[in-house]
Amino acid sequence: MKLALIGVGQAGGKVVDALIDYDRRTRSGYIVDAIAVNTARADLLGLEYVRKEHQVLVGTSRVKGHGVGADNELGAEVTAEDVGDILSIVDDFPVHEIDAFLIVAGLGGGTGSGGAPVIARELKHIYTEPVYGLGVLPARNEGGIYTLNAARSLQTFVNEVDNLIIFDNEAWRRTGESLESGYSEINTELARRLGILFSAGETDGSNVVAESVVDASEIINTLASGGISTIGYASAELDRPKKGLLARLSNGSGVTEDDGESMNRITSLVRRAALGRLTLPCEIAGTERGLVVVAGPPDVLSRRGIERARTWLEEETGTMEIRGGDYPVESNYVAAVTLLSGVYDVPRVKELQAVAIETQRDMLAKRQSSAASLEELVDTGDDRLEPLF
Ligand SMILES: Nc1nc2c(ncn2[C@@H]2O[C@H](COP(=O)(O)OP(=O)(O)OP(=O)(O)O)[C@@H](O)[C@H]2O)c(=O)[nH]1
Repeated sequence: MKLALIGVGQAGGKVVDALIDYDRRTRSGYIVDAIAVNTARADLLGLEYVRKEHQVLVGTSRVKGHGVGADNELGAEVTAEDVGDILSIVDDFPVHEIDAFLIVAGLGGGTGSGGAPVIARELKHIYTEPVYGLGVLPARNEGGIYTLNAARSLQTFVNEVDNLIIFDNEAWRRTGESLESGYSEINTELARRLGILFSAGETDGSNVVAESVVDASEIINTLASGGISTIGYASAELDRPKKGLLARLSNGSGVTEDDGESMNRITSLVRRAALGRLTLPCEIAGTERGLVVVAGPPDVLSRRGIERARTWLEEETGTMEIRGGDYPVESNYVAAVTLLSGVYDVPRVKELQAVAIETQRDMLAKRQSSAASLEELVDTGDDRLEPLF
């Protein structure tokens, strides 16, 4: 599936950079082109793979290239004022090659959290291709304003896009380590999951063809549930020589692996992917649609294994809408990616909302401490925070 990427804010730009890096290293070829948008000049300077001509500094007349300092209303305003600069770059993209847009942003800051929904709205207005979001949630220790921004942006962003894939920094933060030092590892993990998912079905010119192809329409149909999505991943190394004809034809002993072994490996990988660490932890029983992609050397991609894993996921999630396919690649690993779309039993989202409401209450109380009681303030206060689901 071919995507055009738009990274908004610092996290958005860095994640897009990591996605392009993965796409190039693995020659996946699912990214058609990319744009990075920011209010801070310094953040754009740090990007390696997004072309300079596709780096857009918005809001210069208001914030002079210094960022919006976690003010996401300002982030939304300045992006809306300069959105023409972004759209004119998209206008030059080969849109006939693009299956969908993916807008990437950290939802806790100001630029990405405010700007991403604005760009999504404009793209949906102009183009018929689906517009997806990839939103990064802040870790718990990032503070109240980040949580408040994320809760508000989540609600706005999810309404503007066709589906919002979520990555929760909290679930991926290593205890005792600062979040910043882990970003590169986190972004690589994200790039691997999205890379396998979106490049399945894209041919690299080799003559290896998938038995059951995961084409763009399978992914689009899965994401058509709307709402929010989460992605699981698991891999296993194969016990065989790394290169050469023998590696492709056999398990290293000169004997082709039997289907039972491949089948068991695949079912166990799909279980680990769906029940292990998801980009957004959730109860998988609350899922509307799903997709399983199994990547690896063609001789171990057991069709029966994928079918059995798909049936297992249908039982676990309680939905009959689970699609599945294989992705043949030259590798010494077999990997499973599970996309769970339209998940609705997500404790982190509920928690985020509760903390945001509390933060908002504190802010109102501080601002209007001489006014009536706190109860009255909350009753008459900001009404943008309604329950998400
Ligand atoms: N996963 C991941 N998260 C990041 C990365 N960089 C920042 N974040 C997170 O993204 C959130 C928003 O931060 P930024 O993207 O820096 O904010 P911004 O959109 O540029 O907005 P302002 O700096 O306020 O103008 C925070 O919760 C960070 O933890 C990154 O490289 N990877």
